[in-house]
Amino acid sequence: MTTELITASKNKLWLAAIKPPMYSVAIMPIWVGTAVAVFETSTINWKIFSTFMTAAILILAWENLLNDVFDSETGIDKNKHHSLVNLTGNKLFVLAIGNGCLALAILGLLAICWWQNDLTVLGLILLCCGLGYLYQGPPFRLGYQGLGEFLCFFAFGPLGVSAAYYSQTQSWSWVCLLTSIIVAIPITLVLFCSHFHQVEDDILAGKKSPIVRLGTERGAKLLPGVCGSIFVLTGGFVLLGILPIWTLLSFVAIPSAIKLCRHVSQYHNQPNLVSNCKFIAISLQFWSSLLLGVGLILH
Ligand SMILES: C/C(=C\COP(=O)(O)OP(=O)(O)O)CCC[C@H](C)CCC[C@H](C)CCCC(C)C
Ligand SMILES: O=C(O)C1=CC(=O)c2ccccc2C1=O
Repeated sequence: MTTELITASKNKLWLAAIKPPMYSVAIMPIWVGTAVAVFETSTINWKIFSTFMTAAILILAWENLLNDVFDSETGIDKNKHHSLVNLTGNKLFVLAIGNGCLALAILGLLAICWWQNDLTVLGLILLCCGLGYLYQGPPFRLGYQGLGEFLCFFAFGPLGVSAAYYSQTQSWSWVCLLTSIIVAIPITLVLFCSHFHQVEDDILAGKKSPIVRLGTERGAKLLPGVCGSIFVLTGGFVLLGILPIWTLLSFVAIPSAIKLCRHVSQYHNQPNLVSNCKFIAISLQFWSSLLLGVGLILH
């Protein structure tokens, strides 16, 4: 291999390790929670919004860096060339960067609490971080029992979205809670889809992911119902007058949902071909939540 080719493939591995598209799952709960607040109050505190957004991105970086650290301990990532621990060969360094990200995020959240004179936002997000630890950290490793999707749903949905709403309003909202379900489903779908190509490594490492438990075929059959529920709930909430009609803009994500279902249905048992389904799910998550928020603001 030429030096250029080696450098190009190294760069690709680093990009895959850092996972830039994945940060959409941290951004959207804050975006939609804030958009519900704007919908209800017609105001926004930009300082809190930008600080919260930065903290959410740092927390996702922490979660993923820790994931590589903990997965290096169970051996599940031994074939994962884009694990940051495998790339750097230095687990403690990855752990230190991860904890640095968390510390910075906590500082940002503390600033929000200081501005609000109220510790609620920090409490809610620390709870989310706790769920993130339960997912992968010893002795729990609940993701290995197939429970990751439940943790993911609550962290990125009701807890994360409500925290963003609370950071703007210092109050609670049923509309926000209901909307958080529409945010949480596609994010949980991203996690669910990330298991399809990993069945072999997961079984070897004793990880009973939902796809290991269900099998790839049954897993693929669940997707149309789950994808459909995002749009049925949005449409239902509009019909009930809970959400403004503009939130139907999120239906622009329907083609991504169809593409995801078709792709997984066709390739569910071919790891090399199904592996990119996670990115189709991210596109579905990105467009549905982005436009849900836009619709709330345009109301
Ligand atoms: C790290 C996560 C998934 C990676 O799983 P896996 O080990 O299968 O991946 P690799 O194949 O890449 O090794 C996601 C886990 C999500 C977790 C259940 C919940 C995390 C909560 C966040 C820490 C809090 C986010 C709050 C938000 C509003 C910013
Ligand atoms: O690396 C991954 O596969 C994921 C990382 C991540 O942070 C995340 C967060 C929320 C839902 C899914 C995922 C992943 O799949």
